[in-house]
Amino acid sequence: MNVHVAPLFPASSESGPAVVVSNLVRSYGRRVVIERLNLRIERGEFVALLGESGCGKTTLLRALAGLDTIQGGRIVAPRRPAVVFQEHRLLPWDNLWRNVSLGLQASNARERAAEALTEVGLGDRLDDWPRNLSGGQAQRVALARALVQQPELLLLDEPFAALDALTRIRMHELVRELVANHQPGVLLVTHDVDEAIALADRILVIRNGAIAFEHRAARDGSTSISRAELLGELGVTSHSPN
Ligand SMILES: Nc1ncnc2c1ncn2[C@@H]1O[C@H](COP(=O)(O)OP(=O)(O)OP(=O)(O)O)[C@@H](O)[C@H]1O
Repeated sequence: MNVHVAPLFPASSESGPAVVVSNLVRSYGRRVVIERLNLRIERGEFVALLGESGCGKTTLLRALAGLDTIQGGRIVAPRRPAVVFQEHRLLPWDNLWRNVSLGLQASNARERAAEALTEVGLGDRLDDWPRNLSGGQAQRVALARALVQQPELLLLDEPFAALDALTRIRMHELVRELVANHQPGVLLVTHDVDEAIALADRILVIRNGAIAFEHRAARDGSTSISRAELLGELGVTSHSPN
């Protein structure tokens, strides 16, 4: 069974779901990893997904991306999601604008790649090569490659995990800005509770194949969940004051 991309809601709509998942089942042989999972992400909504190692976060993300078959349930998305992985996955033999516009069937591909690269702060590097980029810059290009598709759903699989702390903070600012400007629904898989608290409108924890905990940030952008509370949900006892 594959992801069902159905035109149930118009792709150009300003609001409405970026994806609706019902009763999703994903197993490897007899091992059920995702068990009747339900999830809805609105356009413009930033959702962070946490859970202990091996709980099925990447499995869920890959199913949403249409990269894997599923054994049950439905995934309805208005358009094909864009994905950014922990590794940039840029093609070393293509320059940056070609990497970004890969898969774009448009006569103005270079122009659109230029716009996307400018948005991530690399507008002067169109003809440069992946090998000349730092880790943070390469992830910026990966973000540009995702955004140029104008996705309704942006899937981020630990995209900042391999970056140093300062670069990670800069990337958080950039992603927040890009999401505010383009309003895709976002699902961010992360191990970093601080990252989840800093970025997400909604934080989910997966346990035993389903969503076991959900926290919505307050509308004014503040959050009522503490680091310790969230770590507690992940089964970690924290001794830090907050
Ligand atoms: N191709 C596969 N074949 C068999 N089992 C798999 C396969 N991919 C993942 N699994 C199993 O499915 C479970 C969930 O894996 P998944 O990678 O989704 O976890 P995760 O929550 O993303 O983990 P981590 O946080 O360590 O990245 C694990 O037990 C894993 O061993």
